[in-house]
Amino acid sequence: MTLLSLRDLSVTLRDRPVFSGVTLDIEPGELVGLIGPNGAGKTTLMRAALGLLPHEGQSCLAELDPGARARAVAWMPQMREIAWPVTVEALVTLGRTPHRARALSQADRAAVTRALDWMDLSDMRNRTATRLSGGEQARVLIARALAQDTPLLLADEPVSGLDPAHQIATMRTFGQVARSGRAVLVSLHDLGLAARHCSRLILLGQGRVVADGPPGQVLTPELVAQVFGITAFSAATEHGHVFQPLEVLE
Ligand SMILES: Nc1ncnc2c1ncn2[C@@H]1O[C@H](COP(=O)(O)OP(=O)(O)OP(=O)(O)O)[C@@H](O)[C@H]1O
Repeated sequence: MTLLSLRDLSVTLRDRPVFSGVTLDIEPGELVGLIGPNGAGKTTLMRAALGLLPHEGQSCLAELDPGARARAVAWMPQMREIAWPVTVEALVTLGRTPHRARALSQADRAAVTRALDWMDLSDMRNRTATRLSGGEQARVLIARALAQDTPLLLADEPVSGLDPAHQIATMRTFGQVARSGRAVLVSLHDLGLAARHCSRLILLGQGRVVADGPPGQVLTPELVAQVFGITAFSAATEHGHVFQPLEVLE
């Protein structure tokens, strides 16, 4: 069952086309990295796919009513403001809102506990979320999205601001979520993490999808030079695909 289907999706903001003609499907089992330079349209593409922005073309998610959409997809936006001084556990429990009746069920509690464990937050469950560091708050918001326990997770730069251990652990968690028969679409600036952990990369640039495929086919020297204006070391290794940006092209 296809979890995200976009057909000829285009977005124009203030008379300026951001991207056009995006057609793609995301299937269970995929951890997909959405990459591209600043302003390429990654956030706009995810928001349009969710039906949060006016667009042309079709997104299967945008067509759902809000309740069905909240059970089909979890969304972690780039803005990470936590407004209320609630506990970490209370905030993560909000992820269960689309599923729960008045009282928390055992399944709700299990999903919250699993999400807290996944994001290494079990020891912080009683801390006040607004008093955590920026990276810790990001992990709480990822945990809230994971607790929603949806077939598809969309996350906009979820690992920026996390320390290396938590970046790797979060990407591994996303991989685990995907392998459990769900799918994750995550925008990333760290091409090393994208290359190493994603099963597929979608490269946005110049108002369109420039490439879509396994990391080794997308992060080629030609495409990396054309879209990012850099050179890089790129190799398939026993640790997966290793990618390290090297120089800015003149
Ligand atoms: N509300 C808006 N009105 C007009 N233009 C907008 C609006 N929101 C975004 N844009 C423009 O759309 C383009 C794509 O922005 P978007 O935030 O989707 O890029 P991005 O790839 O996510 O960038 P970044 O990597 O910097 O987060 C940018 O040129 C941006 O200025």
